[in-house]
Amino acid sequence: MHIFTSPESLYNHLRSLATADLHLGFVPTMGALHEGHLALVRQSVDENTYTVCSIFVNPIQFNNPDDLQRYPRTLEADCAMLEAAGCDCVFAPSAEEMYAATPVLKLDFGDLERVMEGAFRPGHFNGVGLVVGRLFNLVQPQRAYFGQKDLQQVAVVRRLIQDLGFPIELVSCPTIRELDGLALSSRNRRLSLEYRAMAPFIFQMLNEAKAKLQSGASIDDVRAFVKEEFLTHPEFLLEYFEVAHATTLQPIEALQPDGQTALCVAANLGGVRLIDNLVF
Ligand SMILES: Nc1ncnc2c1ncn2[C@@H]1O[C@H](COP(=O)(O)OP(=O)(O)OP(=O)(O)O)[C@@H](O)[C@H]1O
Ligand SMILES: CC(C)(CO)[C@@H](O)C(=O)[O-]
Ligand code: BAL
Repeated sequence: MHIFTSPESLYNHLRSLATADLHLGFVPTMGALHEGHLALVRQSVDENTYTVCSIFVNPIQFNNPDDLQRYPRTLEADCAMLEAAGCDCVFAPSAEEMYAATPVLKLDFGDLERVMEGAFRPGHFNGVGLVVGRLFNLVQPQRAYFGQKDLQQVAVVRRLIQDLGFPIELVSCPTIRELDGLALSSRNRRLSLEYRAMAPFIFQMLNEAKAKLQSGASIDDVRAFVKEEFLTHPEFLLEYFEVAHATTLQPIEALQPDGQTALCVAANLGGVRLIDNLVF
């Protein structure tokens, strides 16, 4: 497995591989890898002839400096896991290597970023869009793999690909969960044992909300129900619970056909921000 830190060396290496039957799959991550990331890598390895994974804790997508500083960094273990999963190449630049100068370009994803993650993390999707665009230019993959756990990010990247005309197929992969339902996330490792035991409540709430909607409860009643339930669990600070369209991410007032209803939640538990969603 090749490991690069400089954008130029990655670019030169990948271009030197170019042949008609090279199919490049790309998995962008911020490291501290877990089985959720590895599922994306394995899918890319299955579907492509060469897989690149990037590991970069992108400072410009963090609105909260404390969150950035405490973001887990485990590069050595990450590389061992990637090698075992069949990844061919890792790109792990420093912030200086990625950004010789702080970008002044601003990306605005319109309505897509006025809700949920975009509303609660101002500037977040500008930072995601800029780094993903830059990584796409360096790697030039045929396919890029993203997790459905970050549903709004999938929609933002879909729009980035469309608006900038990247010839890249976006592959959205299902959320991998612990046995108790908690969505795998790098931030989970910051939960104390006590908070870790409470965390599956988030997925339970999503399932209860889905069951109520499917048995005919109104969306307003379900929104109110979930908010009340979180108030009775004061360890959680609920940021948002939304019933939204799974592609536009805009709030909806009726269940959508074709599996396009999304329940999305973000909550803070013991100082750790967790997000999750269910699409049906
Ligand atoms: N449980 C999961 N199942 C499937 N994909 C996942 C899962 N967790 C993360 N991913 C995907 O992996 C890619 C990299 O995500 P990232 O490195 O931010 O990991 P993360 O675990 O989501 O970390 P955090 O949420 O703490 O930032 C993203 O496309 C993300 O959606
Ligand atoms: C896509 C991404 C790697 C961009 O920094 C990040 O937002 C993530 O890990 O989901
Ligand atoms: N998983 C999305 C990246 C972030 O939380 O900044």
